Amino acid sequence: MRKDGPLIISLDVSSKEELVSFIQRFNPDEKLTIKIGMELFYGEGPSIVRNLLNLGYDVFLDLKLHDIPNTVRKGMKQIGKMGVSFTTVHALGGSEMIKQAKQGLLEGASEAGVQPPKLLAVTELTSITPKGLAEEQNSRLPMVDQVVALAKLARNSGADGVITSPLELSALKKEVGDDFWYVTPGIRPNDFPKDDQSRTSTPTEAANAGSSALVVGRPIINATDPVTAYQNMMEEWLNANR
Ligand SMILES: O=C(O)c1cc(=O)[nH]c(=O)n1[C@@H]1O[C@H](COP(=O)(O)O)[C@@H](O)[C@H]1O
Repeated sequence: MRKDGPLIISLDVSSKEELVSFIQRFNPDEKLTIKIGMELFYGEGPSIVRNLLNLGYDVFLDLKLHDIPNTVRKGMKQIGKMGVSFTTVHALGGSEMIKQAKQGLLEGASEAGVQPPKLLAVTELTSITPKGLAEEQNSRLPMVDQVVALAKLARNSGADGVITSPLELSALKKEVGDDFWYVTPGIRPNDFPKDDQSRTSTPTEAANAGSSALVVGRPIINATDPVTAYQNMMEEWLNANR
């Protein structure tokens, strides 16, 4: 079963004011899924997440935990209480860390009486090049095999899905299975610069390759008209031949 998820807006801005001025551009009936990352969370604290949830937005809280299992479990317990839809760890933290992350989310959600977020494990960041993987991480594996190995580890440890570039999706689907979330950042329309991303795809390519959900930041938030940029990408995402 494929997962048909949202086009997630990565709202990588530094203040509540910027966030408010961004979301006010959209029709309030538009059901946006918003990713809050380190910049906004460290700057504004958990109230930014609570405010968005109270306004009816779906929230993806992306803090990419990577620590010893006990520390991650306790951090995830707090995140599990919040009522967000997705959250992240680094798969490189290992199987026990991922298991404890999931456990913490379930405990927190049950204590607060909310749905637990889906736990997504970041495989290899989309900014990492094959050369960087070999030379800086000393991996003997080609990128695609490394991503597949980390995704298998994540799946066997209880994660609900992975974050990966769309370029590895066909191998992942074959080797890790279809009933798993494949959430893909590194999305770039043809006319948009890659910035610090390395393994990129257009929304159509990502949809055709079998992404479950797209994560898009700068191509929307830095656009002259973010609403049109979002709508154009949504159209590509929904109309792709998948
Ligand atoms: O976990 C993520 O969301 C993530 C993983 C990854 O491998 N690559 C990646 O770009 N991201 C996030 O996805 C967003 C991409 O932003 P843009 O490059 O501006 O579209 C950023 O918020 C990143 O933190």
